Amino acid sequence: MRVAIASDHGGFEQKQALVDYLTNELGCEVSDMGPDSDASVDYPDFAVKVAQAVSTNEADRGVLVCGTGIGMALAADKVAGVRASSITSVPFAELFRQHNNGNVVCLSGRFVDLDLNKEIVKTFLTTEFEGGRHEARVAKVMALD
Ligand SMILES: O=C(CO)[C@H](O)[C@H](O)[C@H](O)COP(=O)(O)O
Repeated sequence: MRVAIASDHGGFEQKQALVDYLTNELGCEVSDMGPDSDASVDYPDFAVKVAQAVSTNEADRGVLVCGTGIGMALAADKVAGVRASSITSVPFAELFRQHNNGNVVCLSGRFVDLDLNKEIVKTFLTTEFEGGRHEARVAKVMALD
């Protein structure tokens, strides 16, 4: 699976660890879209890179990490074709895929520990969309783009 990932300074340390996890433990083809240091940056500048990679099908899924995950989700979800959400638990990661066909997961680097974020990412990448009754609902969401 092709995964695009980025962060701001609040998520930089976990982003670095998640690049390694995605590459070496989950076997993903990872595009690290920055930043390259923990210097202060503005999260929309990095959210849009990952969102556009997913929107243009350069990546199958996106992972974003900021302090809370909230700002990244707000920004990424503005890009057409993107279904982004802040996710802080494994059950929500599962439902985000099963019901919402989410394609960009936004993580908290300050309030959720790395081990839980790894489990969230793994669940996000391995859970299928259920379709069925959720198809029309997701289509109605996408019609709002
Ligand atoms: O976007 C966010 C909140 O929705 C992120 O948590 C940011 O990382 C945070 O706002 C950055 O805050 P800082 O005080 O500039 O480090």
